[in-house]
Parts: sequence; structure tokens; C-alpha cells
Amino acid sequence: MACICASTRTFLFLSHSTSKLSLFPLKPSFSSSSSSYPSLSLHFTRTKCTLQHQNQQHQTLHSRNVIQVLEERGLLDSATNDSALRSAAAPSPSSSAADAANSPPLKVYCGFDPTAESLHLGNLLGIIVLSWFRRCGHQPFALIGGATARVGDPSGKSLERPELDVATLERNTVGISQTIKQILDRSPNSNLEGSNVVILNNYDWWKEFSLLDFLKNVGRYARVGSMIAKESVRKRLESEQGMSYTEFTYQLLQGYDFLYLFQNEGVNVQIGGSDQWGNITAGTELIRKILQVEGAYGLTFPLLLKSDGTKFGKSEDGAIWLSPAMLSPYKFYQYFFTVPDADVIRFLKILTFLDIEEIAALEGEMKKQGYVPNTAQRRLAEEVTRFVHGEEGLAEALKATEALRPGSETKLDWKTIEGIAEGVPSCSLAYDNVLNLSLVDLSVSSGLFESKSAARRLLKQGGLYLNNNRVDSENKRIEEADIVDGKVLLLSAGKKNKVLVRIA
Ligand SMILES: Nc1ncnc2c1ncn2[C@@H]1O[C@H](COP(=O)(O)OP(=O)(O)OP(=O)(O)O)[C@@H](O)[C@H]1O
Ligand SMILES: N[C@@H](Cc1ccc(O)cc1)C(=O)O
Repeated sequence: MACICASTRTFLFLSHSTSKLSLFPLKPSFSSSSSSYPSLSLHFTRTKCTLQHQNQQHQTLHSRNVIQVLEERGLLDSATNDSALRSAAAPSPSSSAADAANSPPLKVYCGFDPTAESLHLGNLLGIIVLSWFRRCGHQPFALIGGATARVGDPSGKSLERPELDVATLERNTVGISQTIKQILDRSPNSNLEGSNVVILNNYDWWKEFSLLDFLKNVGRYARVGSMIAKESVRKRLESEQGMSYTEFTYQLLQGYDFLYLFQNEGVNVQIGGSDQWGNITAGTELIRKILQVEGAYGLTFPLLLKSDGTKFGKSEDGAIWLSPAMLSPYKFYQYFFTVPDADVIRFLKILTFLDIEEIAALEGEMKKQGYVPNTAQRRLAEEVTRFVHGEEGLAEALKATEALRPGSETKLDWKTIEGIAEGVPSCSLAYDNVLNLSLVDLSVSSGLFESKSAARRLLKQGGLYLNNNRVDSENKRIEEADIVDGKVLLLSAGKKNKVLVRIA
């Protein structure tokens, strides 16, 4: 099979061509001292996440070709050398040790530049595809672009990205690494050797690469004609602002990352969103030209688009962040709970690991009379929230959802209130200033209403809520029990306008 030859050849090349190998920076030692991020060094040692989980579904998946699985779920956009990749990804006919040695699993990587504090829903697709590879018996790698984020990927961008300071990049890197590790740690694997997730930072090899070495060992093999032809460059050259030389080199940095991982880690597949096609093929081209071997594959998945056709990303307002510090599990859950019927089946295929037959059955149910609205959305919200935030995050989201149901008996705790009220205006008041204050006064001093008369009017109409309970009495005063866990109160005028009062 192509990948057997590829891997074998790569390692033969490594062991017999030391003179060529020495042209490239040495493989980092993966020790904490090799990182120039002293406070973060632990994260960039080679992070392996081993899972114990195994169930029948995963055994079944081991006998499936991951490319086929991705295709049937709408997660395959393009692949380089499609048929060779399919045969390289074909499961070994038997799981005996001898066969496993003849048919090594693929090693697949997806890169994420740490240009925001958190990953977002669009980035989740990369994690999901990595997880599918793992479920089908292959080994996933996640690459944090500590170096590439300093350059800025021009793909899909009409303007040059603003430069981020090193402290911000370091902070983002820690957060993003943690998110990827947490999510992939939770998702099941096979217990088979070689299915662990490895997290690397490309700053570890770029920091040692001098410009002269880069020009000699990489630049010499890159043809300007094919670099200019990439969509990311072509589009920018047509724009008024043009493109800096720095951004122009981005594709070579990502291309060399692939070569580096191919050579040093045996990584033979790179995945990314369809906007990454140019950067991914820059890698397969460099591998072919410099190492003169075949067997490196690129695969892209379609971009997840909102109903208005724009992509889910970090640049737009209202991003669906994966970090619970940026978007509470409750709000995350609610997003999926409220997706339109027209999107829900596609999302179930792309964003969950539910059997395709189960999704088809749900689709059938949706067309029948008596279908309980939002059943499919509930399943979607549960599955995606569990994958991203774990059982605990899902429980938190369900508790908040239940507590907010009209007539619910569930008592809100302060964490739930903070989750619900994320992004709503808030104010801080001293405990003594809140206790015994009339609700009408508090509604004005917290900024919920401009005047007491407006507050009274809504109260009389039954539209004023304290901690999600309707208040009927105009004379209501704040009691100790209203200050949830001694920390917060949530005031609402109707369903939409809320103010969170925090006790200072
Ligand atoms: N909406 C999306 N659908 C699918 N994949 C996406 C989406 N957004 C980003 N990705 C993928 O996530 C990976 C990391 O992307 P990146 O770090 O550039 O984030 P980004 O959201 O594209 O950035 P920005 O919002 O600034 O454009 C890439 O493989 C990219 O293709
Ligand atoms: N260019 C990718 C991130 C990335 C960085 C380095 C890589 O080697 C691979 C991917 C993006 O911005 O989405």
C-alpha cells in the first residue's frame, strides 16, 4: 500500500541520508528546556493523551475506511491523490499483530494558529476529523502555530492580520492546547499503540531556523509561479492593499511544517478546512521536491457556514467559542438547541459521532405527524456539548435550561446564573446596599430601568423577574435568600433585558 511504502521510505531516508537531514534544523528534544516559552514549556513537551475507553462502536469503526466515513458525513471536500489516500487509509484485513506491522496507521495532523484566546465552532471541525481518524485506528497530531501565528495566514483574509504581541500569543497557545487536549482526551480511542494524540508547537523548530538556512533548504525548491497561483495570494494581489512579503511566505512555513513532521514524526496526512488547500498542497509539493518521496497526503473538509453563507469564525461577532470561559456550556448548548430545522440534520452528520442510521431515523421522524419539535436539536445540542464540555458541562447546561423553563422548581445557583447572564450588562453593589432595598429601586440603580415609574409599570404588567421568578408585589424588598449563594441576583425586564447584580 502507498502508505506502507511511504513510511518505510521516509524512515529509510532518515537513517541513510544523514547528510541531507543535517540541512534541516534538528528535531526538537521535546524537553521543557528547549522551549523559549519558559512559563509554558510543559505544554510543548510532547503531550500524549492515552485513553482507556473502548466500546463496540469503536471496534466496528476500526474496520472502516476513515475517508469513506468522512465522505458519508459531508466532511470531505478535497484530497490530494484521492485513490492512493483511500488505499493508505484502508483498514488492515485482520487485527493480528503481524498485519498491523505491515499496515501502519496513518499519522494525521491539523494546525491551529493561536490568534484568539479560544478556538471556535469552525475550528471544531478539525478536532472532529482528527477524532474520526483516531476512531478508525489512526494517530492524530495537533499542531499549535506558535511560529505561524507571528506571520499570519492570508488564506480567506482580505486584509493583513494585525500583529499579536508575544504575551498574547503565549496565553492563547496555552488555552488552545488545553482545549484540544481536553476534547480529544475525552473522545474514545482504541487502546491500540499509536492512537494517542500528540500536541506540538511549530515554534519549537522555527526558532532554530535561520533565514539563510530557510532560503537554502526550502526557498530554493519553491517556485514563485506556483506560490502566486495559490488562491490566498491571487486574491490578495488583486486587492488594493496587496500583500506583504511576510504573509507571502506563510504557505512555505506551513509547507515546511508538513515536511518536518513527515520527516521527524512520520506524519503523512495533513487536514484542514477548504481554505487551507493552498497551504496543505505547498507541503505535499515540498515533500515531493525536497525529499523526493510520494506518500504525503492532504485532505480538506468543507467550511462550516452560517445560514447567511458566511463562515463560522473568530472574526465575526457572536462567535461560538469552545472555551467555557468565553461562552458558557449553557449558551453553547442553547445555540445548538435553536438551530433551524433546515440545518439540524447536516449539523448532526458533521458535528456528532452518532451513527448515520440513527441520524436518518431522526430525519424520518421529523417528517412525521406528532414529531415533538426540537427533538433533533436536543440530540444535537447534547452530543456537541458533551463532546466539547464533557458530561459535567452538559449537566451544567441542562440544569440551567431546566431552571429557566417557565414554572420550573429547579433553584438557580450562582454558577448557573453567571452562565445564563454571560454577556448581559452587570454591576457590582455592596451586600449592605442591596439587602432590604426595594426591588423597584434596585432595578433603577442597576441600570435595568431609567425610572422607578417604568419599573413599576412593567411590574404591574407581570414583566419583572428576580432570579427568573416573576415578582407580583410592588413592595418587594431584597431578602437574604434572594442573593443567590450570597453572590449574585439576576433582574429581568421581560424575556430579553437582563442585568446581573454581583455582590462586591
Ligand atoms: N467555519 C469553518 N469551518 C471549517 N473549518 C474552519 C472554519 N473556520 C476555521 N476552520 C479551520 O480551522 C483551522 C484553523 O483556522 P484558523 O486558525 O485560521 O481560524 P479562523 O477561524 O479561520 O481564523 P479567522 O476567523 O481569523 O479567519 C483551519 O484548518 C481552518 O480551515
Ligand atoms: N494555517 C492554519 C494553521 C496552521 C499552521 C501551521 C500548520 O503547519 C498547519 C496549519 C490556519 O490558520 O488555519
